[in-house]
Amino acid sequence: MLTLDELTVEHRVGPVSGRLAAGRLTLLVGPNGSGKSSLLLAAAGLLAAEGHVRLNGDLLDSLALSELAHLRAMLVQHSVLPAGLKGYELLALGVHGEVSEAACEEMARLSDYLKLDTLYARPLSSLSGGEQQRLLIAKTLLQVAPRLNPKARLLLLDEPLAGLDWQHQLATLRLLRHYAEQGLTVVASIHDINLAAQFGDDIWCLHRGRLVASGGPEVLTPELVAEVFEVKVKLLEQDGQRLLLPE
Ligand SMILES: Nc1ncnc2c1ncn2[C@@H]1O[C@H](COP(=O)(O)OP(=O)(O)OP(=O)(O)O)[C@@H](O)[C@H]1O
Repeated sequence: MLTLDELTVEHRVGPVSGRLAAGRLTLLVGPNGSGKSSLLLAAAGLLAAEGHVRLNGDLLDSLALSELAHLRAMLVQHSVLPAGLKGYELLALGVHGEVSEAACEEMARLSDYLKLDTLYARPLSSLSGGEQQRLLIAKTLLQVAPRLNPKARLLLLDEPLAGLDWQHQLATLRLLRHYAEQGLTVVASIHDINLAAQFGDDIWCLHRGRLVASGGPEVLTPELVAEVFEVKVKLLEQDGQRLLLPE
């Protein structure tokens, strides 16, 4: 459980208060500049903020950096890749300690989902943007894979779907659900409202740094989208699925 208490990043976010539950995938939506990255960075302890962030009751500030590194992982937007590394070397950076047999099995599982096999031996500088992003997602997930790291509690991802084709967007969202089902608190920002509604257990919607809606996917109403995104949409419902289409 991640608890935010009056979290404020000056001129960027807040105050925002709320709880992000363990075992659930929370998808964070909001227009450009609404504060999603700032909130995620502050929640990871990577950006100075006012207020309090608690992870399972412990204040983030009170945790040693080495402990924090085991408790949470974050995929940041526009990651700078270490020059000269190959795909498998980047992945290995996500493993705490020795690359064990269990770590190889988890890598193989991630590789199946994200189709990484052909990327392992290639220098990162030779990979496309989407290929690099798939490796970065896998590295971040490895850091908090519950099978490898029993201390892991929190997975934060800033726009993990950026640059991914449809197949890999869906594979990534399925992986995030899978990690949440294993007990982690998983929070990711996303721009596709319909994918957010389909995959999110919970939705948080930010607007001008404030949390303006939170709850199940049904909070994403045409009225909210019109107000926050300034886009007129209509709601189609079929077989229990909701689809918001631009008018
Ligand atoms: N380093 C910074 N210094 C000052 N202001 C910043 C900084 N980074 C972002 N901002 C501002 O803070 C606000 C929130 O930015 P943030 O990147 O958190 O939004 P976002 O919702 O993630 O946007 P996007 O969807 O475009 O990635 C914006 O107004 C932005 O211009």
